[in-house]
Amino acid sequence: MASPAVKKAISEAALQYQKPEGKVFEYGTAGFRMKADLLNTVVFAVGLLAGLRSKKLSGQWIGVMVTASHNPAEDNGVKLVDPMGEMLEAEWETYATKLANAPLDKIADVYDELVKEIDVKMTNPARVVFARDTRASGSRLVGVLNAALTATQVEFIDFKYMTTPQLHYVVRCKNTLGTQYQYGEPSELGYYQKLVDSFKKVMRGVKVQGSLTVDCANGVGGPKLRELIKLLDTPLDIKVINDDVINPDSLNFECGADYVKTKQRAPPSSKAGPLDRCASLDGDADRLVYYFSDESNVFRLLDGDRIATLAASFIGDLARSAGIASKLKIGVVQTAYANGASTDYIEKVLKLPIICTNTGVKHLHHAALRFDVGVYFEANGHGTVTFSENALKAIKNTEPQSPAQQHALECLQALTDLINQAVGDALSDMLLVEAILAHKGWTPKEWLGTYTDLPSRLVRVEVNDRSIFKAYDAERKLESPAGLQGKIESLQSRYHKGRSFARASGTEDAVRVYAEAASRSEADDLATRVANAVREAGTDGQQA
Ligand SMILES: CC(=O)N[C@H]1[C@@H](OP(=O)(O)O)O[C@H](CO)[C@@H](O)[C@@H]1O
Ligand SMILES: [Mg+2]
Repeated sequence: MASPAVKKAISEAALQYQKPEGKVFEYGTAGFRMKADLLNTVVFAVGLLAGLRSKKLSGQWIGVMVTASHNPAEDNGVKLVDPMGEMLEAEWETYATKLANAPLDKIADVYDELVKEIDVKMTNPARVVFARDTRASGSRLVGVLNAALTATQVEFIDFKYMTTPQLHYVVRCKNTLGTQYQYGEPSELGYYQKLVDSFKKVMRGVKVQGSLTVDCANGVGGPKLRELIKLLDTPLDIKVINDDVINPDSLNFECGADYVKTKQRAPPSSKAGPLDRCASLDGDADRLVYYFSDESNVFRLLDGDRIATLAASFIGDLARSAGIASKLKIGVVQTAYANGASTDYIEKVLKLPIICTNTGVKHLHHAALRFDVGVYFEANGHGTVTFSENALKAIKNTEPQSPAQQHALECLQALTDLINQAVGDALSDMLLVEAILAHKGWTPKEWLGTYTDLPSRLVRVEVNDRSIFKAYDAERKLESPAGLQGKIESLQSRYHKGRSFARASGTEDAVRVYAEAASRSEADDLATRVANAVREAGTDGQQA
C-alpha cells in the first residue's frame, strides 16, 4: 500500500495540471505520442509508473524517454525503458494506460490500486533515469516528470539531451554495473567510447572509400554525431547536414529518415553528387536509411531491409571464416512491410530462416532473441542485431587454427560491442554499415545490386474508427471488417507479384495500406484500389 504521505504528495502535485477533456490515452507501439500540449498529465502518470516498475524489480533502474521521434516538431511523447534496455513489458502497457486515463482527483487512489494489483513492495528503492530529444516542449515535460518522481520519492538522474538509443544504453549499463555482464560505462562518453573502440577493431586492415553525408533530421542525433566524430580518429569522412537544433520548427522538416523513406527522395537540402553515400537519421536517432543518386541521377534507397540483408550476409560469412557457422543459428526478423524481394533474397540466396512479426520493434526484438544471431530491421530503418549467450561464448571460446580464423573471430567479437544489443541505434548501425561496406570493398551501387526491390507504395487512409480493422497472421491479413480481406486478395491476384495488406496504425489515427507489384504502375494501382476498399469498409457503418 502507498503511504498516506505519498498519496497526498501525488494528489497535490497532480493538481498543478489539467487533463485534456474527452481525450482517451493509450500506450501504443511507441509509448504515448501526441500534440505536446496534451501531454502533461500523461507524463505525470508515466513518472508514477516508472517508480512502481523500478520498485517491482527490486530497485533496478528504469528509463523514461521524452521524444516523438519522426513526428512533427509540435508533437511529443513518452516511453518507458526496461532494465536491460528493452521496451516496457507488454503487461505494464495496460497499467500505463490505466494511470494515464485516471481523473486527476483520483490518481492517487488509482496509483494505490495498482500498487495492490501488481503487488509492489513499497519499501523497495526506486530508481529512474530520463532524457529527452530537442523538442521545445521537452523541458516542460521533464519538469512534470520531475514532479511525479519527487512526489513518490524516487531517486533519479536527468541525462538532459540524449538519443533514444543512448538512454537505452545507459539503462542497461546502470543495471549491469559491476557484474560479469557489464554493458559499458553508464554515461554518454562511455557510449561513444564503446562505439569508437569496437569500430576501430572491426576496421582493422580495411579502409572506408569516399565520404558519407549524414542528414540528422535537425534532431538530437546531430550534436551527438558531432561528439562521436570528435572521438573517432579513424579515417571516416562524415559530412553532417541538417543538424540545426536551434530553430525548433526545423525538426524532421523536409529531412530525416522518415521523410526519405516515405517520399522516396533525398532531402531537398542535400548537395551530395551522383554515387555519393548518404544516410538519414530520424528525430531521436533510432532509425537509419542510406541512399544515393545513380549515374542517371535517379534516387536509390537502401532501407532497413537492405541493412538487414547486408548485416546478415556479412555476419554469416564471418561465422563461416571463424569456423563457428554450425554452432550459430542466424536468422532474420521482418514485418509485413519488408519488400518481397528482400524476403526472397534472404530465403533463396542467403538461405537464412525468417520470422515475420507484428509492426513495432518490441515484437521484432523479442523474435530475434530466438536466434543465436538475430538480425531485425523494420523497412523504415529501425533495427539491430542480437547475439545470444551461446553466440557470445562460441565467439569468445573458439581457439583459432589460422590467422584468417583469428581475424574473423576478433571481428565478430568487436561487432558484438559495436552493435547496440538493447535497441535499434542509428549511430551504431551507421558504423556497422560503414564497416561492412569497407570490408566488402563496396560502394552503395554494389550494395543495391544484391537484389532488385519490387516497386511499393504506402498509403494512409483516414477512417471513422480504425479499431474495427483487426489484423492477424503478423498483420498480413484482416479478420474484420467482414469481407474486406477477400476483396484485398482478389485485387492483389490481378497483379504480377502483387501483394497488399491493410492494418490500423498504432501511432496515428489512420489505416495504412501497403502494396507492391512487379511494376511501379501496378504497385500504385493496387495501393489505390485497396485504399478505396478500406475507405469504403471504414465508412460503411456510418452510412447504414
Ligand atoms: C509502416 C511503419 O513505418 N510503421 C511505423 C509506425 O507504426 P504504425 O503502427 O504503423 O503507426 O511507427 C512505429 C513507431 O515508430 C514504427 O515501429 C513502425 O514501423
Ligand atoms: Mg525514432
